Order: sequence, then structure tokens, then C-alpha cells
Amino acid sequence: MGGQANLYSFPAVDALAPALRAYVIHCQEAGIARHGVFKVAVSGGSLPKTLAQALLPPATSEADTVRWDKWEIFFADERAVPLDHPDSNYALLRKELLDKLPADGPQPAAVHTIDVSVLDDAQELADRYEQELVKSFAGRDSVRLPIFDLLLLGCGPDGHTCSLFPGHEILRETSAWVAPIEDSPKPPPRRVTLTLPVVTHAVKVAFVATGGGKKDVMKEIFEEGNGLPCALVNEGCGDRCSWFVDNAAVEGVTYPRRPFSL
Ligand SMILES: O=C1O[C@H](COP(=O)(O)O)[C@@H](O)[C@H](O)[C@H]1O
Repeated sequence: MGGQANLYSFPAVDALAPALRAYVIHCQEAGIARHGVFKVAVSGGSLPKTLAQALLPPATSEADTVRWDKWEIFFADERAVPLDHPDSNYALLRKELLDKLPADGPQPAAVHTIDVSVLDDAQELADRYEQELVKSFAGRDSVRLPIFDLLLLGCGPDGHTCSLFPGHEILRETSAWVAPIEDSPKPPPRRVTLTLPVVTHAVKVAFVATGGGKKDVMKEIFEEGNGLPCALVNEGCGDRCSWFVDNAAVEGVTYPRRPFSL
């Protein structure tokens, strides 16, 4: 691990979106060059909307192309609800992004959802999602830990990311790839999440955080850390981690911003 997390700040989301697109496409090309596909995990919350703003506009060149048919999409965390439930991260990604892809154009190669036949049992739900990862990653990358090409993450106002909440025992998980949570402080309480070792093992991690509602926690993450899950990702990934934020989200934060470049 080297360096420190990159903090890229933009006046507003419409300036952030093209940079995020360029970054994602860069990671996509690296993944395809490495193993023929792009393995990406995404969060719920406010992320899918910004992602849609970045990825839905038509390509302006070959190099600007989102190659959806190479995308294997996983969920960084998911709530234990049916796939059409308003709380489902899958439903949100569909509504904001996947359903808006041109029907006659390329579609994602795979979208790995949770097994909704075991929603009442969070441990089983996590184990089955982990098996889904094992099937996809075994023999291709490390089998000790999956290596995602990119994780696209959100940051909650309390510093949580995925469903890794501040102070929760799940942060001490060292062997599972996917962990259950029954007592999420943010509803719904039952969820599954990628664990911290999996998150920090990814090739690249990108956070997207926008709006003044995030500025206090951004200050804490970047200036104190305090063991907040987002800060632990920064520490674990170093310069493999990049933050795409708007100016409102980092008002008063002294951590140095970088000009965006690939
Ligand atoms: O509960 C969740 O919250 C986080 C953060 O959401 P945001 O709306 O503050 O961006 C999200 O990243 C996670 O996937 C989701 O399950």
C-alpha cells in the first residue's frame, strides 16, 4: 500500500460526473485487459443516481465507451428485502441506471443479486452471496480474497460505507468475504455487506459523496479518522482509493485536493 487517498473536488455534480465516467472507463479497460471482463461492485444510497449521470450519456469516442457487455455487477451491500422492494439496492440501481440503458444496446454481462429465498436468515444470505463471488472469482484471481476491478462506494453521514457501520463488530471480520448484519443502525436492520478485507483488496475503490450534509463527516474522515469505516478504507487502500466529491461536501476540510487526472 502506498500514498494517500486522492480527493477530487468539483463545483457541482455536473462537473463531477464526466470525471467519474473517465475514471470508471479507465478501470473498465484495465479489468478487461486483465481478465476479459470488468468486475465491479456498487453501493446503494445516493450513488446510483450520480453514476447514472456519469455513465448514461452516449459515448463521444471509442475511448469514452462504457462496454456494458463486459460488466459483471455485484453489490457492495444489500438489504434483506425482495428485489422489487423500495429498500433494495438492486431495485435502486435498476431504476436509476440499468432500466435506462437503451434496450437495443449492450446490457451488463451479469448482475449478481442476493438469493431472495433466504431473506429471513442473514447468515445464509451472506453465505450464499459469498458463494456467488466464489463462483465468479475462483481460478481467475486470488481465492483467498476476491479482487474487484473497482468498488463504487457511498459514504453515509455517520461515516459508514457498504453496510460497515462505525464501531460495529463486523469491522473486525477477517475471514468472511460477505458478512451478515442484523442490527444496522440505518433501516432496514437486516443486510449483507462485503467485508473490510474484501473492500481494501480491490484494485481501485472510488467513493462518491455530494452535498453539504456530508461535510462534518468528511472532515472527521480526512482529518481525524477516528476508526470510521470510510477512514479505514482510506488507510487500507492508500492511493488506490479516490474520492469524487462536490465542493459542498468538503467545505472546511483541510486535506489537500488533487486536480483530477487518470
Ligand atoms: O444504507 C446505505 O447507505 C450508504 C450511504 O448512502 P448515502 O445515501 O448517504 O449515499 C450506501 O452507500 C449503502 O450502499 C446503503 O446500503
